Amino acid sequence: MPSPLPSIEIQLKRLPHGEGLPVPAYATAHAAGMDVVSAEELVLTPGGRHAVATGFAMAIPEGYEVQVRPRSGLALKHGISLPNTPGTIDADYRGELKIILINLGSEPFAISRGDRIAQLVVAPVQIASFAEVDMLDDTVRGAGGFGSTGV
Ligand SMILES: O=c1ccn([C@H]2C[C@H](O)[C@@H](COP(=O)(O)OP(=O)(O)OP(=O)(O)O)O2)c(=O)[nH]1
Ligand SMILES: [Mg+2]
Repeated sequence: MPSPLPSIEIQLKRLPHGEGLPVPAYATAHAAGMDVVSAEELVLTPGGRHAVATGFAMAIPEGYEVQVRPRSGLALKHGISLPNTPGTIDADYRGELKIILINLGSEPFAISRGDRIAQLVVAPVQIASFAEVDMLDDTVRGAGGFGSTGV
């Protein structure tokens, strides 16, 4: 059944080395993230990181971004995360989507072509500009931060 939620279409270009790989897709009916797979086979040594090829490029509609987030199962079981989480894919980026993985675990982690390595969350972008001023309005918090309200 098609989702009743509003949806946007994102143009996706399969690169030569993406031949045969699945298009990023939601694993369940109400998943927020689309799982994306690796186009490469590699081993991430403990502490190692790598920009993993996905075999796809995309044209995100203006006004949207794609966030790249870790998969919790890989994080919990193997310490595999993204050092830049959430990675930001800009609407004007036309290069290959790469997933920067880091192995925070203590064992080498092997990735096969076709393994689901991260998830993509599509989000609207709010554009803003800065207006420079001499004084800011008062608030109860003021300049308190970094634990100022206690543990
Ligand atoms: O996990 C990521 C993060 C970024 N990118 C691509 C798409 C994004 O639009 C571009 C730039 O990303 P970002 O702005 O985070 O990196 P930067 O270091 O600021 O590079 P740039 O100077 O190219 O903006 O790199 C990826 O493929 N994967
Ligand atoms: Mg940038």
